[in-house]
Amino acid sequence: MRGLGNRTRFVGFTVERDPDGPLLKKDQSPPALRTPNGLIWAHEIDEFFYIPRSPQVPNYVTTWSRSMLKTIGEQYDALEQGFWDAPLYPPRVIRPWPVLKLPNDHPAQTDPPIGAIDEGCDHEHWSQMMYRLREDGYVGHFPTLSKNKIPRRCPSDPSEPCISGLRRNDAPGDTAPTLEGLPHDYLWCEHFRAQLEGKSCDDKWDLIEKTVYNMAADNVIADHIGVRFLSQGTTHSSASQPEKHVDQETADLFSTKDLPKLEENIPEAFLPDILLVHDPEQTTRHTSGAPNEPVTYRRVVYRLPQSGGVKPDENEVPQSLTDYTLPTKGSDTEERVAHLHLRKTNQLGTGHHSSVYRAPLTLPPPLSAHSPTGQVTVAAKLAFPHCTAHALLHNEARTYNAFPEHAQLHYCGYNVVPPCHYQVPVGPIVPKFYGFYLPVGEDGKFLDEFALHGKEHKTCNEDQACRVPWISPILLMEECGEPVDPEKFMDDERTECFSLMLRLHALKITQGSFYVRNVLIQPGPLSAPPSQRTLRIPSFRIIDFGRARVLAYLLTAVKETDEEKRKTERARVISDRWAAMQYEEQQAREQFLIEMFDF
Ligand SMILES: Nc1ncnc2c1ncn2[C@@H]1O[C@H](COP(=O)(O)OP(=O)(O)OP(=O)(O)O)[C@@H](O)[C@H]1O
Repeated sequence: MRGLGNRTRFVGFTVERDPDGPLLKKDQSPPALRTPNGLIWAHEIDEFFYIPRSPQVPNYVTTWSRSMLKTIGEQYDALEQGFWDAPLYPPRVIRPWPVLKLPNDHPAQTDPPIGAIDEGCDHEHWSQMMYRLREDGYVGHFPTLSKNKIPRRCPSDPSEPCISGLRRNDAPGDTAPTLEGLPHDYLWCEHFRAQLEGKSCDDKWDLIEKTVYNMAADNVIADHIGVRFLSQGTTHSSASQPEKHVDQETADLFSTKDLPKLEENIPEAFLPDILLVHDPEQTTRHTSGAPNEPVTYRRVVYRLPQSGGVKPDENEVPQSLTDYTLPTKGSDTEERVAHLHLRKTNQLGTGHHSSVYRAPLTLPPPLSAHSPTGQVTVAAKLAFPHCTAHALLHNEARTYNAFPEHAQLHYCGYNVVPPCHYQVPVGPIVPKFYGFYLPVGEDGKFLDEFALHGKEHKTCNEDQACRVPWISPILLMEECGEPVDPEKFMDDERTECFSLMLRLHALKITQGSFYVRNVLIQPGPLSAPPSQRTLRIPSFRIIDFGRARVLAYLLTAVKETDEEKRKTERARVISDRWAAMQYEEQQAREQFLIEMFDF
């Protein structure tokens, strides 16, 4: 029996095997329900168990999840009847408390819609659930919630399963008959209509009634064509106060007071193309003559290895503008412009190469936020005026490009991340990334001195960096709290922090400076409004990817044309990375006080 210390998350039982059951081979574990990171996943702690690999060797056990057991069938029905009475849910993304807002009828509105509050798994796993939006206004300290609910969208891609059943009644040609003389708000999608087809009249109404009931929305009327919501409005009570708005002309746009920090993704359609940086204190080291005029920056995206844009270079640092590219644009060619206000006293932290500022960001309209000025705050990272500091910030931007989306999202339920034995929440590994921006001149061309002169500093190292007069690039990301103090950790938290590094390594990425100062903690859960969060439900992130290495990039940089030499070189790169991961794992154990066994 393992000593459980002060753990609340552990595997509590062993499933008995059918004596004639198969051998459960290590390299053939069933896919079952998994998070996009590919790891074993279950919705609840008690949906993990030990299972003997061989029915004949009961002590040789491995950890499995409920959905894995279902794939082999053994014992499953008995456990489902007596023990696991909740349905077998798939993993879903938990959304942070919304601060962004966008008109509901905007063509770039997302699904779930911007402003939709995460109502927890009891509600959100229902297929016909309705999203409740955050409104402008407060009752006491609590934001008002809209009574208006928005149904999930039926996917436009036919290969995706339809889980909603409704689509908005606004497509061209939607001239549906009315419901009690009023137009439908939403029409049943074709998938739902197909389900109604061929049913008797009574069965049709049963299905419609059940579906409307599952929406858990008030005052809905429905027929076989669609639904209409009768009472529209918000939960404004007599005590409700409208959200404070101040005039942008008179407001102090550099002040972070009363601004919410951004924790949601900025939807692709609103990621800024142009960032107008208000920097009167010349924090970026711009030399523009008019201190009150903003400096123009443009967002760039590092090319991924497949596109062949990554230059082979032993420093793994881009050396030319050909390494990055402008973001691909949709059919609308209008540039999306955002404003960033930098003030030195808003510093969040400083390292050996950069300073990070809490900076108010005005989003490209009509995207805005629930705040007095419509601004949010983000963490803006700027390089020191040293050649290697610039190289590190560029490398960090390129590393952010390599992270899959799931590394920045929170999923419900738990993973088991080998070699850790214990279950861990599936929080994001890294902060959300809001883009990498380079300064441009009046002629619209990049003022990218690093691209022009970086090569001259190829042999410089961190201890002997040259001072350079270059304007700093700006990396925007989510602000994620304070450095952790592992001495104060519960065992669950120790394992959780360690698992973040293991999940990073599973992406074949090393962080390169794995110290306590580079893991941040903040109160959670982030799905709750900030006033209701607690450090008892912490949210962790790994930061600082200046020295990170991405295996996919390193492999693309292998230049050998001779097949044999190429193979040898690739093998060398892989083995070198494997050693780096072992080293980093050891370093993380020391930093997080992780024991050799039982973690
Ligand atoms: N996303 C963030 N949220 C909140 N604070 C942050 C964030 N990123 C960085 N910081 C703060 O800024 C400090 C410096 O950041 P970082 O460690 O990335 O800088 P660096 O100069 O690249 O580091 P190094 O000293 O390792 O070279 C951090 O220690 C932390 O206090």
